[in-house]
Amino acid sequence: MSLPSLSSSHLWASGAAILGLTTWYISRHTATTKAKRRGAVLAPGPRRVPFLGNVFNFPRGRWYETFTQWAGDYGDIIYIDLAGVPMIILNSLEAIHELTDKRMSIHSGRPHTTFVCDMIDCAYFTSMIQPSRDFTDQRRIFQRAIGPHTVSQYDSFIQHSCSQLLQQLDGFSGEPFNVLTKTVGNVLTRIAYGEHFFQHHGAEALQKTGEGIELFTWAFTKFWFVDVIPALRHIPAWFPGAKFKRIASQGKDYADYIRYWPFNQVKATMAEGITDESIVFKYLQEGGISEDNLRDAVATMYGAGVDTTSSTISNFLFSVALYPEWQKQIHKEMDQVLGRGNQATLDDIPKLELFQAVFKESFRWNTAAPLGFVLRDPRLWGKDSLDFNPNRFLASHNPSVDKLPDIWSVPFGFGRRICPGRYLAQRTALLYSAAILSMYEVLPFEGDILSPEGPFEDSVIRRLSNFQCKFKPRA
Ligand code: HEM
Repeated sequence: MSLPSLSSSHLWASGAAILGLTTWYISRHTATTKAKRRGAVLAPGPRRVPFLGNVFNFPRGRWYETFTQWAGDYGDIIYIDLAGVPMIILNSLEAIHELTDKRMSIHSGRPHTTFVCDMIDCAYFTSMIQPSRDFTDQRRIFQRAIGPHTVSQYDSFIQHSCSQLLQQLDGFSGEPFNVLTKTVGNVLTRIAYGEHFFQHHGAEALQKTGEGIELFTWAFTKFWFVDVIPALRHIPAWFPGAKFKRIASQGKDYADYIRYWPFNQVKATMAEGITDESIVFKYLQEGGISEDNLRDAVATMYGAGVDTTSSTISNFLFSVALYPEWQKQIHKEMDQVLGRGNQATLDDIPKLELFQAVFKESFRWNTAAPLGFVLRDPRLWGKDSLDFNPNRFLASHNPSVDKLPDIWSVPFGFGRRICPGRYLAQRTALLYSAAILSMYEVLPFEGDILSPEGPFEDSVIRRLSNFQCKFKPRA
């Protein structure tokens, strides 16, 4: 018996039907259509194309410039749909406080994507987890371990790592970002898992965690078709066009490694009776908190803390290399307050008023987390908000300095999701930056002309790409 053969017109008709059904399915399941079906009134925003939303008109770099232009066109609350991932851009501090502080119970969720959250399985990170008991528990762990009342217990780790950083920078010329990420990564690993873990497994753990975070960050910023049709996750990995399955499986290996391996090593060490100083050690020993949430909160620290803190310091070095007259003034202040040749310590920072003003301005001007327009809003910072002007943070030049938004809060986000690592980040970034300038002159390469636009890269974080400089000892 022979099978009835399909004519080409039948094939075309079936193809068209499948395409039509897929198109219908996608159009019913985008974030925008689902929100509209539930009766939501969406904020205005730039024109969206079917299925892909704002993929084509979303800025690839220098976000704040486009957001500023959109603020003029659409107002302070803007709706964006990036191929199914909904996003709200808030362009004024009032709108931000209204939504994230006053209505925090409905505005503290995180976008859930099939590729990153389900397939790579990254949803356990504190930064990705949805509001829930586990989320609250993880936030409490951060508050207890590195909150304002406990963070100073890690000062010796930070000071020690700072001295090592200064040694590495002696005679160094090149891109400081990589040296900084290594130092910040070392210090966060020691704080999280302890010296014993760091000495025995630090190099391997840092290497694998760094690779994993790089893959997640890349995956997070790409468009994945499976996020629009989640059922695609079930096609086999050998299927043509299923490369995403292999990437997801590699990502999942990293996500599992970061989540379980270092934590289990510390537990094994404790079982052998070895004592150490670390967050995991301390809270496992004290008990009374969920072991799973302790594990997941601590696993988030490297990914959330390394690139952000290193970028903050590298952006500061860029600012003082770009504006040598400010650098000279900081050096003068340090010579007077510390005495030339003495390395700045955490206790010295409150005495270095001018250094603090330059650091704050650099943090405002090029903050590591791309927060849109708010850090350059002339309504908050004055008419020269786009310029680099540390005088705005000096009471001697700005009588309204007290009216400025809190620079130790705004760049760290808002409401229930405000960065729980901000106290540690502030101490680390201030100390490293002050200590570097107390010992070195930061110079651009001969012939290199730096420009305020800098070679910035905007992704999940805003960072300098390929900023090179020299560190000339001052003593
Ligand atoms: C200068 C360095 C840093 C900057 C600029 C920064 C900035 C931010 C921002 C803007 C957010 C998002 C807040 C929001 O969604 O509203 C965030 C979240 C977070 N940060 Fe940081 N951060 C820094 C360093 C750190 C460090 C050192 C750690 C940990 C040791 C850390 C841990 C976290 C965590 C766990 C979250 C997720 C919080 C949540 O979703 O509830 N950050 N950070």
